[in-house]
Amino acid sequence: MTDLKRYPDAAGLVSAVAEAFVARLAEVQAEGRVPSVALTGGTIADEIYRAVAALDSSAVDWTQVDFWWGDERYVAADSSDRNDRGVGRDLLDVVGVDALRVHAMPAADESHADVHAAADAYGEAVRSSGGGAFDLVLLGLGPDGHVASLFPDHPQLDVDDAIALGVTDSPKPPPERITLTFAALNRTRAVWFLVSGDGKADAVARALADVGSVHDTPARGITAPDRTWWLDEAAASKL
Ligand SMILES: O=C(O)[C@H](O)[C@@H](O)[C@H](O)[C@H](O)COP(=O)(O)O
Repeated sequence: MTDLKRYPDAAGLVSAVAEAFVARLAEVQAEGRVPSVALTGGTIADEIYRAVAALDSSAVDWTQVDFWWGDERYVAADSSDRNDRGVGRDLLDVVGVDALRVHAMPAADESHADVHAAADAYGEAVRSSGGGAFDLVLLGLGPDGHVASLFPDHPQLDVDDAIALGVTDSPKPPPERITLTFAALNRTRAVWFLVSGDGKADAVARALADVGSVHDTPARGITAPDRTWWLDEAAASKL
């Protein structure tokens, strides 16, 4: 099922996603489970994290949520370039999560030999956590149609026997990244695309078209059955 939700502007999109995020976590906890979420970086995602922190989220036990990442920039742990930096500061530290449930991707100043070894270690962490099925995967979308750090015409698009992979030539800086694969991202109960602005309108239209290739528009490789596109009117303007 593909669900399209459209909002007049980015502010409307941000507050709707923030409320839905809190509701989804509370719903999974009400089923007696610990929700497992894969977070994304990106401008609109960071705004959403701040909006979640500003909400009354007392319906959620934040110590009982597992946080993973769909991708990360392979830079030093304290670099402001990291995807986990903003969400850590603006949401996780504010609501009081359990540090043992925050599964950040490795940083470049840790002990791994290189980005590929670091990606393997993260894949192993996902696997050993119980198989890596998420309740919710959040994804930004690049103007080129990338999701996570799965970029057009890159070899990672064709790998389905790994959970996480290293990227050494990302067209979006910084060049070194770790990304979950389509196989891992698609093992989720739900995926939410968070997309704002007219710079993304072409990519949204290509991702949702009846025809096209995953190599041109990697978002097409997200085939998890329950997909929601959260769009502002600018991002939806070419649909
Ligand atoms: O590491 C990253 O850069 C992100 O994880 C990337 O996949 C991002 O989500 C999109 O590029 C959208 O980013 P913006 O919302 O900032 O355009």
